[in-house]
Order: sequence, then structure tokens, then C-alpha cells
Amino acid sequence: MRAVVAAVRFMLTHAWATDRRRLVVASALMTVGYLSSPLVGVALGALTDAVISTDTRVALLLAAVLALLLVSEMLMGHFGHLSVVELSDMQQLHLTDEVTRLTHGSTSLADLENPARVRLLTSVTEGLQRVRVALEASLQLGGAMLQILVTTVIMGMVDPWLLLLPAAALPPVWFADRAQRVLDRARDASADDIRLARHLLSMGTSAATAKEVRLFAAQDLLVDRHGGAWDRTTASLWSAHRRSALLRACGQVWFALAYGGALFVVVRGAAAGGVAIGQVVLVVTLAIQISSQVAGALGLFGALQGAGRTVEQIDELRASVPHEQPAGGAASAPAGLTRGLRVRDLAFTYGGSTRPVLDGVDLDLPAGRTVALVGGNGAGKSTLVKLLCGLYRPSAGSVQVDGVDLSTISRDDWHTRVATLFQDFARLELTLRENVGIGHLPATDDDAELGRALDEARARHLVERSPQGLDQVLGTSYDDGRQLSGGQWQSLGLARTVLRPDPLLVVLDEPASALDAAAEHALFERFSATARRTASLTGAVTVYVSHRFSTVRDADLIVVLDGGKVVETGTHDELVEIDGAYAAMYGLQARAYR
Ligand SMILES: Nc1ncnc2c1ncn2[C@@H]1O[C@H](COP(=O)(O)OP(=O)(O)OP(=O)(O)O)[C@@H](O)[C@H]1O
Repeated sequence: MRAVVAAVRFMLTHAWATDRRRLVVASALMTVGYLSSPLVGVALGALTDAVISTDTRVALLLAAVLALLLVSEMLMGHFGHLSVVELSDMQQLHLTDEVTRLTHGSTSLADLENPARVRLLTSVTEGLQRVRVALEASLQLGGAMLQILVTTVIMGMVDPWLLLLPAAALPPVWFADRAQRVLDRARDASADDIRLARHLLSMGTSAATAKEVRLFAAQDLLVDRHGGAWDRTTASLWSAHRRSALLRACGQVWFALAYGGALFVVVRGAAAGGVAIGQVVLVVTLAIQISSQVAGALGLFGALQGAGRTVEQIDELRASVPHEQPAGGAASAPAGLTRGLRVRDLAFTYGGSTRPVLDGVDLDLPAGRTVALVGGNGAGKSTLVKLLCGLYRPSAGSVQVDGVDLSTISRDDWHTRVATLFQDFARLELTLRENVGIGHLPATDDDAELGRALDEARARHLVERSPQGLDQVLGTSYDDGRQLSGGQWQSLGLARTVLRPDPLLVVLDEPASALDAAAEHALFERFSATARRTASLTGAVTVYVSHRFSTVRDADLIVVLDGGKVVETGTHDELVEIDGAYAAMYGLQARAYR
């Protein structure tokens, strides 16, 4: 019941704010349509009496009224639907926009990796389809309630016992409520399988993964797993639908018994001579109507319960995203760095795990310097980088920005001062302009600024060789889209990074893993020039993660991580001198290249 109230309140408030004239017109048309049905019963009863008393003039008049009422009953709902359909589309669009905004609203990656939140998002996106019909269902439910009320009053005027008939509809409402909950629980429980099925489908159909799928001949596996996920989902939903239908049937059987009782009351009255034939016709007509009215209202009730659940889940999503308070703290990031970044006794454990990935990390990353993070797979390099970027909150300890705890700085503000290029940077199937402009959105329409970034990244030729220039769409999904090679995408990624104005932290996390050693060296040379310029302007710290020691050796400071702890720090020469973990890794790679 609570979900129905939530749905009706949301739909009507939103429709009123969007287009109140259309809402009023739709409500009026539907009300006229719904009220026509009980009036048909009244006209039919009166017509019967007029025919029996051979009053032809009244009978003809009533026949005309009856015809009008029947036409109105058929057409008003249709015109009501036409006036409300556009509003319904606008509502669904509004909610879809809001869900998209809420999905992007959380600045912490941990929220996106939280299984409960991911499940909630799946249920909400599935439920958005149901919301589309909810405005019309709200108006129809209002009309149906009015219709039942008018029908009851008319029947009560024939025999007060008949006033009890609509009360007999309460148990079916209760059963319908239970039935809907059974369905909702099954839908929520299937959210993981639905997500898995979608993921498997996109793996098989997206160009990015299709080559591996084909080369590993994994199509059958994907199809089987996809089928399995859908089988589990449909089995669970079918079983829920069966239980739900049984519950609804219990309510309907109950109502059928009450309906039979009502007819018995009237027929007995007619047999005793206390009820006119016209009134018997009236009650039989209304009693037939009321059973379909109650069944219709129950159906609408179910649809609104589903939509209301989605509206409540969107509220849950809204509550989980901090809106009023800026994420992180209220302080602004400094204009420039003089001391640099300090990491103090930092520990981090991923949600759902008890094992810390970083533990007791202490580091000084001096302003204006280049720092390389090295270590074996899973040592914690990327995690440390994400903590420096403010994408995760530390489990213990702190990151300090010129002595100010990063957790007290507004996260949005900090993010505008961080320039990154990750190994899995986003390759957007949008225009070349947008792919670079996302590094600093205000510059998206500034061709000169984009040109500067593209020059620094040595990617200008990509624009020159594209028929549409900066407005060339990238990717293979569109007819006129242009696909780029791995290295060309990398150059665009770099242009995006250098477009960021005045960064305080520049991060390159294995951006060149797809490049050969010479290309990686060229990339870092280009990047070092930019890093030096940025460092002189803002004292920015540049952190890069790489497994290529030919690149690493040029860093001002090298940090060696192992098992989530810092095991060595120093320059290349110092670390070779110590002859520890770094020297061993460097020696191994140097021998391999000899
Ligand atoms: N999102 C995540 N959720 C849970 N555990 C994670 C997540 N990301 C990484 N880990 C775990 O944290 C540990 C450190 O991973 P991280 O990616 O920081 O290592 P890395 O040093 O960058 O490794 P590589 O050189 O292989 O990229 C690994 O054991 C990994 O399994």
C-alpha cells in the first residue's frame, strides 16, 4: 500500500509541475469515461421501466442517453490516454536522467564496487520500464475508485445490504498486495542473474571482446552461461508468477462469492414483489460492472505497486549519494604545492575483504618531482594511486596535500586538480573533440586549446587525417565512425591528460603497456616535458606506475612496493647501490633486453 501511495504521489506531483493543463484535461476525460459505466446501469434500468410502462417518448430519450453514455465510456479513456501518454514519456525520461545522475553522483569508486548498490541499480534500471505506465494507472485508479463509489451508492439506494458489496473487495486488495510482494522479491533476487546475462550478451556482441570470444571459441560457453542465467531468472520469476496468480485467485474467488450473495438479495426482493424490474436490471448491470471494476482496480493497484517500488528504490539511491555536503571536506585545494604530498601510516582494505591491500605506508612525494611506483603484480601500486586521486577513502592513516589532510578537501575540487592517464582509460565512442575535451570540459569547444593539447601529445595528425576533423566520431558502432589503433588512442588519452589546467597531481598508471619500448620511451619523453612545465607552474607531483625500468630509472624518486608495504625508496643509482629488490628486478629486465 505504501508503495502505491509513493507512486501516485510522485506521478501526480511531477505531472502537475510539468504540465498541469494536460493533467487536468486527462483527469477530466478519464473521470467522465469512468462515470459513464454506472450511469449506463441507471439509464438501462429507467429504460426498462419506460418500455414496460409503454412510455415511448421517455424510452426513446433514454435510449439516446444510453447510446451517448456507451460512446463516452468507450472514447473518453482513449482520449485520456492520448493526453497523458506524452507526460508519461517525460516522466520516464526525467527519472532515467535522474538515475544516470545519481549513478555518476558518487565520487568514491568503492560505492560503484559495492554489490548491494550494484544490485539496487540493476533493480532500478529494470523498474524504469514499469514507471512509464504509472501516471496513466494513477489516473485510472482514481477514476475506478470514483466509479466503485458511485456504483455502490446507487446500489445502496436499491437495498442497503448491497453497500457491503464493495467492502468485499478489501480481501482481494490484501491478496493482490501479497501477490505483488512475491513478484518484487523474485525480481530483486534475480538482479544478479539479469546483470550476468546482460554482461555475457555484451561480451558476445561488442567488438572489443568479440575477437577473444571467437579466437578462444568461447561462443558456446557464453551462450550456455547466458542461457543458464536466463533459465534461473525465468524459473524464479515463473514460480513467483504462479504463487502470485494463486494469491490473486483467492481474492477473486472471495469476491465472486460476495457477488453471488448480492444477486441473491436482489432477486429475492424482486420475487417478493418489493423491487421493480427496472431496479433488478439496474442492480444486475451494476453488479456485473462492479466485478470488472474491482478486477481492473486490482490490476492497476499491482502496476502501481511495482512502479512505487521503483520510486522508493530511486529514493534509496538518492539518499545514498551525498548532495548537500560536498564529498570529502569543505576546504579548497591549494593553488600550488610547495611541500608536496605526504602519505602517513596509510592502510586500505577493499569492501567485502578483510585483508589490507596497503598497510602502514609512509611516503614523501616532494612538490615538482616525478615519482615512479614499481613492484610485482598485486603489490598495491594502482590502489595507492587511486587513494592519492581521492577515488577511495583510506581505511586508516592519511594523505596530506601541503600538510592539509586530503579528507578535509572537497573531493570535487581535488579531482579538478588531478590529471590522469590510466591503462584502461575511457575510449569514448563520441567525437575526437569530446574524447580530448573530457580532460577539461570548458575547453571542449575551444579549438585553440584542444590544438595545444593535441600538439603536446603529438596527436594533431589524427585530426588532420580525419574527414570530420575535431568532430570526427570515433569507434566502429557508427557508419562514419573512425577506429584508432591502440597507440593512437593512447595519444588521445595523453592529450586529454595534458588539457587539464594547473594540476597538482599528475598520474600515469601503466598508460603505455600496449606500446613497444621505443614508443613508451617517446611517450614518457613527451610527458616529462609537460610534467616539467606543470611542476614549474604549480609544483605538481607526477606519479607513474610502470613495469618498464628503462622509463622508471629517469624518475626523481623510485618507490618499491611489495605486499602492500613500501620496501625501498630512492633514486635509480641509490637503489642499485643498495642491491635489494629494485636492483634484482632491474637486473632481470636488463638481462632480458641484452
Ligand atoms: N576493486 C577491487 N576490489 C577488491 N580487490 C581489489 C580491487 N582492485 C584490486 N584489488 C586487489 O588489491 C591488490 C592490489 O591490487 P593493485 O591493482 O593495487 O595492484 P598493482 O600493484 O597495481 O598490480 P598490477 O601490477 O598487477 O597492476 C590485489 O590483490 C587485487 O586483487
